[in-house]
Amino acid sequence: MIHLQHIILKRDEREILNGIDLEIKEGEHWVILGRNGSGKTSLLEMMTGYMFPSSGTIDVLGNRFGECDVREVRKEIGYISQSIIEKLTLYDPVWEVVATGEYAFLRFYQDIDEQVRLKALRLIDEVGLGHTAEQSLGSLSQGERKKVLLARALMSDPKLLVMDEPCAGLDLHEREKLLVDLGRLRDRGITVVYVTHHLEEIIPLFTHVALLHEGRLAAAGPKRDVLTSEILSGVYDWPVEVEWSYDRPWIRAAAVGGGQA
Ligand SMILES: Nc1ncnc2c1ncn2[C@@H]1O[C@H](COP(=O)(O)OP(=O)(O)OP(=O)(O)O)[C@@H](O)[C@H]1O
Repeated sequence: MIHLQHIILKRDEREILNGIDLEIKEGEHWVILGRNGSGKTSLLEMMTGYMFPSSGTIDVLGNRFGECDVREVRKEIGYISQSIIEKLTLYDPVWEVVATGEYAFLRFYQDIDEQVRLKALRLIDEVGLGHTAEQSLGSLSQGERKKVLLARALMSDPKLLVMDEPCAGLDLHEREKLLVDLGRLRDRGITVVYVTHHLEEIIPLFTHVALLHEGRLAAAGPKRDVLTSEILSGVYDWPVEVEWSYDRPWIRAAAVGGGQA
């Protein structure tokens, strides 16, 4: 599905990503973890064709970036990120925002096909927001807006769904509701790539984890091999303990420097 080989990304003489080799196969769902500035968003932007590496090759859904029409490949990729939310118009009705996902437009300037409208309404229903379809996007809570983005991303029946911190800013209830919706993606046969800072968001859906550290892959593989206390303590430069409960990892940071009660 995704194959990154020897990726180097330089900006202003600085190496943001340095020698990334990563293969994401069909049926796998990956989480990308790493400290602030480790290069997670840059990696996602390259997978979605919004950024090009200084060297290395990127193959996504059988297309090599640089040798194909990236806009065509993007039609098969759902991308959920803060930058997309910022580009959407807050006074448009929810159903219309979702419908734009069919064509990868940000807004409609023509009549919307009835079939497209009905599909948007069905997807809004599926994420539990049927009652908000006629409301403006701006009138929704942050959690509801994230669900609208999920419905919008599903409009084009993507093969790949790439998400950059979709649960950021959500309270526990809203987060868990969104994670339930994400868990259902398994039934749709969509490959998910998900960036987060929070281990507890690694729900059973996810099979693999890539751990970025200062632009390099510190570890990548099946989640239980990567998410160990030892590996995470090294990458976060802080003593932590990982425990598994409900088939999800939970992390405890040790008190350092007299912080213990
Ligand atoms: N266009 C650019 N020019 C210069 N530096 C950049 C550019 N884009 C990103 N960077 C730098 O690259 C590094 C990696 O950024 P990136 O946003 O990929 O990290 P991240 O792991 O997603 O961080 P966070 O967890 O804080 O969101 C950062 O230090 C950032 O300042």
